[in-house]
Amino acid sequence: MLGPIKQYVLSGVNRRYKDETNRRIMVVNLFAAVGMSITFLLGSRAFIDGEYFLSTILFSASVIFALSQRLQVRVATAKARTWSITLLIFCLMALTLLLVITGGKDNTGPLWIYLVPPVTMFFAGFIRGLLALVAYTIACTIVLFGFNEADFVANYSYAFKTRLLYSFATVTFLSAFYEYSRQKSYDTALYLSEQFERQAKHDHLTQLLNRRGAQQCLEREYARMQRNKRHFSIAIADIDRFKSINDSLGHEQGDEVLRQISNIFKTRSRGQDVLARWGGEEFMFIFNDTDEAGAVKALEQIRATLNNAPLNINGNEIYITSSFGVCEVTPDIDTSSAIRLADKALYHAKEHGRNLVCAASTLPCR
Ligand SMILES: Nc1nc2c(ncn2[C@@H]2O[C@H](COP(=O)(O)OP(=O)(O)OP(=O)(O)O)[C@@H](O)[C@H]2O)c(=O)[nH]1
Repeated sequence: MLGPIKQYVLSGVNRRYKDETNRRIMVVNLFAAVGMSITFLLGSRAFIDGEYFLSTILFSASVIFALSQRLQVRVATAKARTWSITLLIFCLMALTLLLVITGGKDNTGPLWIYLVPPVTMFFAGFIRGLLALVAYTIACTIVLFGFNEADFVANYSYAFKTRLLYSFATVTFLSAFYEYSRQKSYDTALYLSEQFERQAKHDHLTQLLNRRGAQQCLEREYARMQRNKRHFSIAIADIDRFKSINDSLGHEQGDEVLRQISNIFKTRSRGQDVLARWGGEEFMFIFNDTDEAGAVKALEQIRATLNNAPLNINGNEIYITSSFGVCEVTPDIDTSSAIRLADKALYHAKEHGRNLVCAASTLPCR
Protein backbone atom coordinates (compact mmCIF):
# COMPACT_ATOMS: atom_id res chain seq x y z
CA MET A 1 0.00 0.00 0.00
CA LEU A 2 2.78 2.41 0.99
CA GLY A 3 4.81 1.48 -2.12
CA PRO A 4 2.58 3.16 -4.74
CA ILE A 5 2.10 6.23 -2.49
CA LYS A 6 5.86 6.60 -2.08
CA GLN A 7 6.33 6.09 -5.81
CA TYR A 8 3.76 8.80 -6.54
CA VAL A 9 5.30 11.30 -4.08
CA LEU A 10 8.78 10.67 -5.49
CA SER A 11 7.74 10.85 -9.14
CA GLY A 12 9.86 13.43 -10.97
CA VAL A 13 12.50 13.47 -8.21
CA ASN A 14 16.03 13.15 -9.55
CA ARG A 15 19.30 12.71 -7.65
CA ARG A 16 20.97 15.18 -10.02
CA TYR A 17 18.62 18.00 -8.90
CA LYS A 18 19.30 20.20 -5.89
CA ASP A 19 17.64 19.15 -2.60
CA GLU A 20 15.43 22.24 -2.74
CA THR A 21 14.15 21.33 -6.24
CA ASN A 22 13.39 17.75 -5.20
CA ARG A 23 11.57 18.95 -2.09
CA ARG A 24 9.44 21.25 -4.27
CA ILE A 25 8.67 18.42 -6.70
CA MET A 26 7.48 16.21 -3.81
CA VAL A 27 5.34 18.97 -2.32
CA VAL A 28 3.79 19.71 -5.74
CA ASN A 29 2.96 15.99 -6.07
CA LEU A 30 1.34 15.93 -2.63
CA PHE A 31 -0.44 19.24 -3.04
CA ALA A 32 -1.76 18.30 -6.49
CA ALA A 33 -3.07 14.99 -5.09
CA VAL A 34 -4.82 16.67 -2.14
CA GLY A 35 -6.18 19.51 -4.31
CA MET A 36 -7.38 17.07 -6.96
CA SER A 37 -9.16 14.82 -4.42
CA ILE A 38 -10.81 17.63 -2.44
CA THR A 39 -12.05 19.49 -5.52
CA PHE A 40 -13.27 16.22 -7.02
CA LEU A 41 -15.19 15.28 -3.84
CA LEU A 42 -16.64 18.78 -3.43
CA GLY A 43 -17.50 18.85 -7.15
CA SER A 44 -19.33 15.50 -6.89
CA ARG A 45 -21.27 16.75 -3.91
CA ALA A 46 -22.21 19.98 -5.71
CA PHE A 47 -23.28 17.91 -8.71
CA ILE A 48 -25.52 15.69 -6.55
CA ASP A 49 -27.01 18.83 -4.97
CA GLY A 50 -27.80 20.12 -8.45
CA GLU A 51 -25.28 23.00 -8.26
CA TYR A 52 -24.00 22.39 -11.77
CA PHE A 53 -22.07 25.65 -12.17
CA LEU A 54 -20.12 25.06 -8.95
CA SER A 55 -19.53 21.40 -9.75
CA THR A 56 -18.19 22.31 -13.23
CA ILE A 57 -15.72 24.74 -11.67
CA LEU A 58 -14.61 22.23 -9.05
CA PHE A 59 -14.19 19.43 -11.60
CA SER A 60 -12.18 21.79 -13.84
CA ALA A 61 -9.94 22.68 -10.89
CA SER A 62 -9.48 18.97 -10.17
CA VAL A 63 -8.35 18.43 -13.78
CA ILE A 64 -5.95 21.42 -13.61
CA PHE A 65 -4.38 20.05 -10.38
CA ALA A 66 -3.87 16.68 -12.09
CA LEU A 67 -2.45 18.32 -15.23
CA SER A 68 0.03 20.45 -13.33
CA GLN A 69 1.38 17.35 -11.55
CA ARG A 70 1.67 15.41 -14.83
CA LEU A 71 3.39 18.38 -16.47
CA GLN A 72 6.29 18.44 -13.98
CA VAL A 73 6.73 14.65 -14.16
CA ARG A 74 6.37 14.18 -17.93
CA VAL A 75 8.33 17.24 -19.07
CA ALA A 76 11.21 17.13 -16.62
CA THR A 77 12.62 20.59 -17.30
CA ALA A 78 12.99 23.65 -15.07
CA LYS A 79 10.58 25.54 -17.34
CA ALA A 80 7.92 22.81 -17.04
CA ARG A 81 8.30 22.84 -13.24
CA THR A 82 7.80 26.62 -13.19
CA TRP A 83 4.69 26.24 -15.35
CA SER A 84 3.40 23.46 -13.14
CA ILE A 85 3.81 25.58 -10.00
CA THR A 86 2.28 28.64 -11.70
CA LEU A 87 -0.70 26.54 -12.75
CA LEU A 88 -1.19 25.23 -9.21
CA ILE A 89 -0.98 28.66 -7.61
CA PHE A 90 -3.22 30.22 -10.25
CA CYS A 91 -5.77 27.43 -9.82
CA LEU A 92 -5.75 27.78 -6.03
CA MET A 93 -6.09 31.56 -6.21
CA ALA A 94 -8.89 31.44 -8.79
CA LEU A 95 -10.76 28.79 -6.82
CA THR A 96 -10.53 30.59 -3.48
CA LEU A 97 -11.43 33.91 -5.10
CA LEU A 98 -14.50 32.26 -6.58
CA LEU A 99 -15.41 30.96 -3.13
CA VAL A 100 -15.13 34.51 -1.79
CA ILE A 101 -17.40 35.73 -4.60
CA THR A 102 -20.02 33.00 -4.26
CA GLY A 103 -19.65 32.55 -0.50
CA GLY A 104 -19.53 28.76 -0.91
CA LYS A 105 -21.58 26.73 1.58
CA ASP A 106 -23.35 29.08 4.07
CA ASN A 107 -20.83 31.86 3.33
CA THR A 108 -17.92 29.77 4.66
CA GLY A 109 -16.05 30.00 1.32
CA PRO A 110 -13.67 32.83 2.40
CA LEU A 111 -12.15 30.52 5.05
CA TRP A 112 -10.18 28.77 2.28
CA ILE A 113 -8.17 31.89 1.42
CA TYR A 114 -5.79 31.19 4.34
CA LEU A 115 -4.38 28.30 2.28
CA VAL A 116 -3.10 30.74 -0.32
CA PRO A 117 -0.19 32.56 1.47
CA PRO A 118 1.81 29.53 2.73
CA VAL A 119 1.30 27.55 -0.50
CA THR A 120 2.20 30.53 -2.74
CA MET A 121 5.27 31.42 -0.66
CA PHE A 122 6.56 27.87 -0.62
CA PHE A 123 6.06 27.27 -4.33
CA ALA A 124 6.94 30.68 -5.76
CA GLY A 125 9.65 31.78 -3.28
CA PHE A 126 9.85 35.05 -1.36
CA ILE A 127 9.87 37.74 -4.08
CA ARG A 128 7.54 36.16 -6.65
CA GLY A 129 5.30 34.84 -3.87
CA LEU A 130 5.00 38.29 -2.32
CA LEU A 131 4.12 39.88 -5.67
CA ALA A 132 1.50 37.20 -6.38
CA LEU A 133 0.00 37.67 -2.90
CA VAL A 134 -0.17 41.45 -3.26
CA ALA A 135 -2.06 40.96 -6.56
CA TYR A 136 -4.34 38.41 -4.87
CA THR A 137 -5.04 40.73 -1.90
CA ILE A 138 -5.94 43.56 -4.32
CA ALA A 139 -8.28 41.18 -6.20
CA CYS A 140 -9.93 40.10 -2.90
CA THR A 141 -10.34 43.74 -1.78
CA ILE A 142 -11.98 44.64 -5.10
CA VAL A 143 -14.31 41.63 -4.86
CA LEU A 144 -15.25 42.38 -1.24
CA PHE A 145 -15.63 46.16 -1.44
CA GLY A 146 -16.04 46.94 -5.14
CA PHE A 147 -19.31 45.14 -5.78
CA ASN A 148 -21.36 45.92 -2.67
CA GLU A 149 -24.65 46.02 -4.53
CA ALA A 150 -23.95 43.27 -7.06
CA ASP A 151 -26.10 40.12 -6.91
CA PHE A 152 -23.30 37.80 -7.95
CA VAL A 153 -21.21 38.58 -4.83
CA ALA A 154 -22.17 36.92 -1.54
CA ASN A 155 -23.38 39.19 1.21
CA TYR A 156 -20.82 39.72 4.00
CA SER A 157 -20.96 42.24 6.83
CA TYR A 158 -18.47 45.14 6.78
CA ALA A 159 -16.83 43.84 9.98
CA PHE A 160 -16.39 40.38 8.45
CA LYS A 161 -14.83 41.77 5.27
CA THR A 162 -12.34 44.03 7.07
CA ARG A 163 -11.34 41.33 9.57
CA LEU A 164 -10.99 38.82 6.75
CA LEU A 165 -8.53 41.10 4.98
CA TYR A 166 -6.64 42.01 8.19
CA SER A 167 -6.22 38.38 9.20
CA PHE A 168 -5.28 37.46 5.61
CA ALA A 169 -2.61 40.20 5.60
CA THR A 170 -1.28 38.84 8.92
CA VAL A 171 -1.02 35.29 7.56
CA THR A 172 0.64 36.67 4.42
CA PHE A 173 3.18 38.59 6.49
CA LEU A 174 3.97 35.55 8.66
CA SER A 175 4.27 33.26 5.63
CA ALA A 176 6.55 35.76 3.88
CA PHE A 177 8.71 36.10 7.00
CA TYR A 178 8.89 32.32 7.37
CA GLU A 179 9.82 31.85 3.70
CA TYR A 180 12.45 34.61 3.89
CA SER A 181 14.09 33.03 6.97
CA ARG A 182 13.86 29.58 5.40
CA GLN A 183 15.56 30.76 2.21
CA LYS A 184 18.27 32.57 4.22
CA SER A 185 18.97 29.44 6.32
CA TYR A 186 19.03 27.31 3.18
CA ASP A 187 21.49 29.71 1.47
CA THR A 188 23.70 29.73 4.58
CA ALA A 189 23.65 25.92 4.82
CA LEU A 190 24.50 25.68 1.11
CA TYR A 191 27.35 28.17 1.46
CA LEU A 192 28.75 26.33 4.49
CA SER A 193 28.56 22.94 2.83
CA GLU A 194 30.35 24.36 -0.25
CA GLN A 195 33.03 25.81 2.05
CA PHE A 196 33.46 22.48 3.88
CA GLU A 197 33.61 20.68 0.55
CA ARG A 198 36.29 23.10 -0.65
CA GLN A 199 38.29 22.85 2.56
CA ALA A 200 38.15 19.07 2.44
CA LYS A 201 39.78 19.12 -1.01
CA HIS A 202 42.25 22.00 -0.62
CA ASP A 203 45.45 22.58 1.28
CA HIS A 204 45.18 25.63 3.55
CA LEU A 205 48.87 26.59 3.23
CA THR A 206 49.17 26.75 -0.56
CA GLN A 207 45.47 26.80 -1.53
CA LEU A 208 46.25 24.02 -4.00
CA LEU A 209 44.26 20.78 -4.15
CA ASN A 210 45.30 18.44 -1.35
CA ARG A 211 45.91 14.69 -1.68
CA ARG A 212 42.18 13.92 -1.53
CA GLY A 213 41.38 16.52 -4.21
CA ALA A 214 44.22 15.19 -6.37
CA GLN A 215 42.96 11.64 -5.98
CA GLN A 216 39.51 12.69 -7.22
CA CYS A 217 41.14 14.38 -10.23
CA LEU A 218 43.14 11.22 -10.93
CA GLU A 219 39.96 9.10 -10.88
CA ARG A 220 38.28 11.56 -13.28
CA GLU A 221 41.27 11.62 -15.61
CA TYR A 222 41.56 7.84 -15.58
CA ALA A 223 37.86 7.45 -16.47
CA ARG A 224 38.31 10.01 -19.26
CA MET A 225 41.37 8.18 -20.57
CA GLN A 226 39.43 4.91 -20.71
CA ARG A 227 36.69 6.69 -22.69
CA ASN A 228 38.73 8.65 -25.20
CA LYS A 229 41.98 6.59 -25.12
CA ARG A 230 44.09 9.74 -24.66
CA HIS A 231 46.88 9.13 -22.16
CA PHE A 232 47.88 11.47 -19.37
CA SER A 233 50.98 11.79 -17.20
CA ILE A 234 51.59 12.10 -13.49
CA ALA A 235 54.63 13.79 -11.95
CA ILE A 236 55.75 14.05 -8.34
CA ALA A 237 58.00 16.94 -7.35
CA ASP A 238 59.99 16.94 -4.12
CA ILE A 239 61.82 20.06 -2.91
CA ASP A 240 65.54 19.39 -2.55
CA ARG A 241 67.08 19.47 0.91
CA PHE A 242 64.02 21.03 2.41
CA LYS A 243 64.93 19.82 5.88
CA SER A 244 68.00 22.07 5.88
CA ILE A 245 65.79 25.05 4.85
CA ASN A 246 63.56 24.38 7.83
CA ASP A 247 66.56 23.93 10.07
CA SER A 248 68.28 27.12 8.98
CA LEU A 249 65.30 29.47 8.44
CA GLY A 250 62.74 28.00 10.79
CA HIS A 251 59.45 26.22 10.14
CA GLU A 252 57.47 29.42 9.40
CA GLN A 253 59.88 30.53 6.70
CA GLY A 254 59.83 26.93 5.45
CA ASP A 255 56.06 27.35 5.00
CA GLU A 256 56.66 30.58 3.08
CA VAL A 257 59.11 28.72 0.81
CA LEU A 258 56.41 26.14 0.09
CA ARG A 259 53.90 28.90 -0.71
CA GLN A 260 56.28 30.67 -3.12
CA ILE A 261 57.29 27.42 -4.83
CA SER A 262 53.65 26.45 -5.29
CA ASN A 263 53.07 29.86 -6.94
CA ILE A 264 55.96 29.29 -9.33
CA PHE A 265 54.71 25.78 -10.18
CA LYS A 266 51.20 27.11 -10.68
CA THR A 267 52.14 30.02 -12.92
CA ARG A 268 54.42 27.81 -15.03
CA SER A 269 51.74 25.11 -15.57
CA ARG A 270 49.19 25.13 -18.37
CA GLY A 271 45.62 26.08 -17.40
CA GLN A 272 44.31 22.56 -17.97
CA ASP A 273 47.02 20.84 -15.90
CA VAL A 274 46.35 20.04 -12.27
CA LEU A 275 48.76 20.91 -9.48
CA ALA A 276 48.25 19.54 -5.97
CA ARG A 277 50.13 19.38 -2.71
CA TRP A 278 50.69 15.65 -2.43
CA GLY A 279 52.29 15.66 1.03
CA GLY A 280 54.70 17.71 3.19
CA GLU A 281 57.17 19.10 0.62
CA GLU A 282 55.86 17.01 -2.28
CA PHE A 283 53.68 18.27 -5.14
CA MET A 284 51.81 16.37 -7.82
CA PHE A 285 51.31 17.46 -11.43
CA ILE A 286 48.63 15.85 -13.59
CA PHE A 287 49.26 16.62 -17.26
CA ASN A 288 46.13 15.70 -19.18
CA ASP A 289 46.32 14.64 -22.83
CA THR A 290 50.12 14.50 -22.43
CA ASP A 291 52.53 11.61 -22.93
CA GLU A 292 55.65 11.13 -20.82
CA ALA A 293 57.93 12.98 -23.25
CA GLY A 294 55.57 15.99 -23.26
CA ALA A 295 55.41 16.00 -19.47
CA VAL A 296 59.22 15.81 -19.20
CA LYS A 297 59.48 18.83 -21.52
CA ALA A 298 57.01 20.84 -19.43
CA LEU A 299 58.71 19.81 -16.19
CA GLU A 300 62.16 20.75 -17.51
CA GLN A 301 60.88 24.31 -18.01
CA ILE A 302 59.34 24.38 -14.54
CA ARG A 303 62.54 22.99 -13.00
CA ALA A 304 64.67 25.58 -14.84
CA THR A 305 62.38 28.44 -13.76
CA LEU A 306 62.64 27.42 -10.11
CA ASN A 307 66.38 26.91 -10.44
CA ASN A 308 66.91 30.41 -11.89
CA ALA A 309 64.34 32.41 -9.91
CA PRO A 310 65.41 33.36 -6.40
CA LEU A 311 62.72 33.25 -3.70
CA ASN A 312 62.36 36.26 -1.48
CA ILE A 313 62.24 35.00 2.09
CA ASN A 314 62.17 37.69 4.72
CA GLY A 315 64.06 40.10 2.46
CA ASN A 316 66.72 37.51 1.58
CA GLU A 317 67.09 35.95 -1.84
CA ILE A 318 67.45 32.19 -1.71
CA TYR A 319 67.71 29.65 -4.50
CA ILE A 320 65.81 26.39 -4.15
CA THR A 321 65.67 23.41 -6.48
CA SER A 322 63.32 20.51 -6.88
CA SER A 323 63.53 16.98 -8.27
CA PHE A 324 60.81 15.41 -10.38
CA GLY A 325 59.70 11.87 -11.21
CA VAL A 326 57.21 11.37 -14.04
CA CYS A 327 55.20 8.49 -15.47
CA GLU A 328 52.57 8.15 -18.19
CA VAL A 329 49.23 6.53 -17.35
CA THR A 330 48.19 4.04 -20.03
CA PRO A 331 45.69 1.19 -20.20
CA ASP A 332 48.58 -1.04 -18.98
CA ILE A 333 49.76 1.29 -16.21
CA ASP A 334 46.91 2.35 -13.94
CA THR A 335 47.06 5.41 -11.67
CA SER A 336 48.44 3.73 -8.56
CA SER A 337 51.15 1.95 -10.57
CA ALA A 338 51.99 5.25 -12.28
CA ILE A 339 52.29 7.00 -8.89
CA ARG A 340 54.56 4.22 -7.64
CA LEU A 341 56.72 4.47 -10.78
CA ALA A 342 56.83 8.29 -10.64
CA ASP A 343 58.00 7.94 -7.01
CA LYS A 344 60.74 5.53 -8.11
CA ALA A 345 61.82 7.97 -10.84
CA LEU A 346 61.87 10.77 -8.25
CA TYR A 347 64.07 8.65 -5.98
CA HIS A 348 66.36 8.06 -8.96
CA ALA A 349 66.57 11.83 -9.59
CA LYS A 350 67.47 12.40 -5.93
CA GLU A 351 70.13 9.72 -6.08
CA HIS A 352 71.66 11.20 -9.22
CA GLY A 353 72.33 14.65 -7.86
CA ARG A 354 68.84 16.27 -7.43
CA ASN A 355 67.46 19.23 -9.48
CA LEU A 356 66.58 16.68 -12.18
CA VAL A 357 63.54 15.43 -14.09
CA CYS A 358 63.53 11.66 -14.37
CA ALA A 359 61.06 9.66 -16.48
CA ALA A 360 59.86 6.25 -15.27
CA SER A 361 60.38 4.73 -18.74
CA THR A 362 64.12 5.45 -18.52
CA LEU A 363 64.60 3.65 -15.21
CA PRO A 364 66.93 0.67 -15.48
CA CYS A 365 64.37 -1.68 -13.92
CA ARG A 366 60.76 -0.76 -13.25
N1 LIG B 1 57.89 24.15 6.97
C1 LIG B 1 57.33 22.98 6.62
N2 LIG B 1 58.09 21.88 6.56
C2 LIG B 1 57.55 20.72 6.20
C3 LIG B 1 56.19 20.63 5.89
N3 LIG B 1 55.93 19.35 5.55
C4 LIG B 1 57.10 18.66 5.65
N4 LIG B 1 58.09 19.48 6.03
C5 LIG B 1 59.50 19.15 6.26
O1 LIG B 1 60.12 18.79 5.05
C6 LIG B 1 61.32 18.07 5.41
C7 LIG B 1 61.54 16.96 4.42
O2 LIG B 1 62.79 16.43 4.69
P1 LIG B 1 63.37 15.11 4.06
O3 LIG B 1 62.22 14.19 3.70
O4 LIG B 1 64.40 14.58 4.95
O5 LIG B 1 63.98 15.54 2.70
P2 LIG B 1 64.83 16.77 2.24
O6 LIG B 1 65.52 17.46 3.37
O7 LIG B 1 63.92 17.63 1.42
O8 LIG B 1 65.93 16.09 1.36
P3 LIG B 1 65.76 15.45 -0.08
O9 LIG B 1 64.32 15.21 -0.34
O10 LIG B 1 66.56 14.19 -0.02
O11 LIG B 1 66.35 16.42 -1.04
C8 LIG B 1 61.11 17.57 6.84
O12 LIG B 1 62.00 18.26 7.68
C9 LIG B 1 59.68 17.97 7.15
O13 LIG B 1 59.52 18.34 8.52
C10 LIG B 1 55.39 21.82 5.98
O14 LIG B 1 54.19 21.85 5.74
N5 LIG B 1 56.02 22.97 6.34
